Amino acid sequence: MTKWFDTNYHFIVPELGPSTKFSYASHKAVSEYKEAKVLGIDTAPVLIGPVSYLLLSKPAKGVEKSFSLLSLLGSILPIYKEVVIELKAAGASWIQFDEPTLVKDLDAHELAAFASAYAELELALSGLNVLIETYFADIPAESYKTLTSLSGVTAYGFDLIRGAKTLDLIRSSFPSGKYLFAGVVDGRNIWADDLAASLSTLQSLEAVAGKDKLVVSTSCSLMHTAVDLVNEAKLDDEIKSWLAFAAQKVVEVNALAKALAGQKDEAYFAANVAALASRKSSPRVTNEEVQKVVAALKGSDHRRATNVSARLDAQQKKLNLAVLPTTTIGSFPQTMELRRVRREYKAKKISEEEYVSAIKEEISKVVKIQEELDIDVLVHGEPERNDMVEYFGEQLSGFAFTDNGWVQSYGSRCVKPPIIYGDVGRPNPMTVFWSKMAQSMTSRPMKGMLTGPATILNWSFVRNDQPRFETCYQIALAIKKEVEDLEAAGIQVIQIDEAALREGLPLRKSEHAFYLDWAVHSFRITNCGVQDTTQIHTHMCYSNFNDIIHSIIDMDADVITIENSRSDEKLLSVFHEGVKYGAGIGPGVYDIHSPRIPTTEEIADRINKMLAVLDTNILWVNPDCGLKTRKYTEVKPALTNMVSATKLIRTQLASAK
Ligand SMILES: Nc1nc2c(c(=O)[nH]1)N[C@@H](CNc1ccc(C(=O)N[C@@H](CCC(=O)N[C@@H](CCC(=O)N[C@@H](CCC(=O)O)C(=O)O)C(=O)O)C(=O)O)cc1)CN2
Ligand code: MET
Ligand SMILES: [Zn+2]
Repeated sequence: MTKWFDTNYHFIVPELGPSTKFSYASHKAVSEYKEAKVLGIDTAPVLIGPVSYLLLSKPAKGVEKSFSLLSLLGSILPIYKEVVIELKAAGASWIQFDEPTLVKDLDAHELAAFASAYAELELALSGLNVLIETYFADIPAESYKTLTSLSGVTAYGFDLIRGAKTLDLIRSSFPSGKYLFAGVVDGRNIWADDLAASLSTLQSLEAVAGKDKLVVSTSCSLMHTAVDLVNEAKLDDEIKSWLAFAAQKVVEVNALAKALAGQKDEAYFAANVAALASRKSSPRVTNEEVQKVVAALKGSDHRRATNVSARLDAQQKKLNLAVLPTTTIGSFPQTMELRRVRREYKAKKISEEEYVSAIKEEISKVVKIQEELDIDVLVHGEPERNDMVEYFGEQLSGFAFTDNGWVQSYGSRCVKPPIIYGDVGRPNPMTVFWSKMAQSMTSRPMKGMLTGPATILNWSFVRNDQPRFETCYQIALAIKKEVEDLEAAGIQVIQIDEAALREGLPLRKSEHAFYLDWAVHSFRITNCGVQDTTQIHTHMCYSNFNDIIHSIIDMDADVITIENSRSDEKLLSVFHEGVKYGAGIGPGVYDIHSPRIPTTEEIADRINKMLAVLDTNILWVNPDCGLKTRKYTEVKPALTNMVSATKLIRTQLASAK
């Protein structure tokens, strides 16, 4: 499972090899087309394009290094032909191929695959209108040239929100007689569109593509945004007037198309102008104090005064941890009972007192389990949190949150991203009460548990009226206050999760350095002020890190726990290559996304593999990620085996001395 580009949506990565045989297995695209048609709706079926499909796959385990995914093009295209022919027979007149990999940095060989793939499909596609859709970023000039010269294709779609430079490419040349799908309404966000601005963009594009060939569209699929504003009872009317969820975006698209056709709904456009003006001038958006502090950050670096190895020494004197310390990532299973308690408290069906006592009981249960398991650095289990981002959003100012703004993350797992509409402040401590309570229940170190600025940013709907880095710095300052309060409350180990740092990475390499600079800087801002003896942990999931390892080192955390077990220890290869890593590191020893319980032997084997490339004194033992989606019947035996494996290795290490 991996992230779909820079969204919070996940897909299962196909694993392919030279002997992979494709066959037409699922007729879902056709049956759904027919289902809609019976209801009187003629849809444009959407398929992932063949080249993106292959480029987003990976070579299966054990496949030779020389294997090229694109070598399978010839064997997958016949299946595409079958699907297309069946769709045509069912009555489809349009078909859409999503080829979002076209916004990445592709080489000539990859670009050539697009040309040959669509040439090969041309005959099957004849008689259909064929749209190739790209999204999420600017399309490079070379790729634009390839795309707009494809045979058999009648329409091209572009994300004009994230693709400002694409707009220039379109204006400088667009093939005549082709449709232009102009993605002017943001599909990745919840803000009402600036309709006047979009209309003027569209009018200028009419001159390029021709009046009858311009199609108004959203910038991408609407699956990454919330569904319908109508379901929001608690959001106040002022903020609501600034927003458009998927259902409202469709209305915007329609209104723009009508306006282009000379049927402008003046009242609707006027209401939009008023809403934008209210958003711009509302005092709720501005927090001058925060702006001042952020302005003062400019140009300065923020680093802890002492280097990491000296800090680790100071921390070890205080914490006195065993070699290969064991810990978990933060959350423990979110039971039905816990969800019920949170729900009833939110609905004011139970009192604050009852709520606090229920959560306290849960924390004490989690602490006891960890002590019995003999884990070294404990967590409180996060029972008070609906989600690691939403929980903080609910307590920070400048944030609004929805009742029903669910967005799919994977399978049936969903998130409700908070909405950042204004300058971010932290009016009150957010976690200190619970962390202090948890620490009071044990003599072992209890980790304070926070979500880092880049992750809060990347998993929220972010205001689009200032640069993202500005908002990130504001969040960093809020988290900094929390870190300092936790430290003052006697918490000695503080974990600041940056689960989504990697996935916020821009899709184009030329933009990586700038993003990493401000995202990593934001992280350092949160903890640069703590004492040497306070141990700062961070955690990341999805271990595609080898290319950003230097940025990870530059975060300067004392300990990082990082997903590792689902990628065949790919993470460790960077250390094989000799990257010097001096901070503590806990590459996950088992996959928490699966109900499978790892054995002691396999965990011990993993730890040994890690010891082959990492120093004994910096290695930590922990699962890949938080345990909230698992059951206690899975978590207890898995952690039992994790601790046994650690003890086994400790004995080996002691006798080897
Ligand atoms: N934001 C975010 N992104 C992330 C992750 C993450 O943890 N957070 N993890 C990675 C994997 N993605 C994940 C995304 C979601 C969940 C997850 O467990 N989501 C929960 C919902 C979380 C939540 O907000 N729960 C609330 C409220 C749930 C709710 O409203 N439930 C309804 C009905 C269902 C019920 O009763 O249980 C109700 O109460 O009326 C709570 O428990 O307090 C779920 O789908 O079940 C896990 C992993 C990557 N991206
Ligand atoms: C998606 S990263 C999760 C980190 C969080 N502390 C947890 O354990 O759930
Ligand atoms: Zn994680």
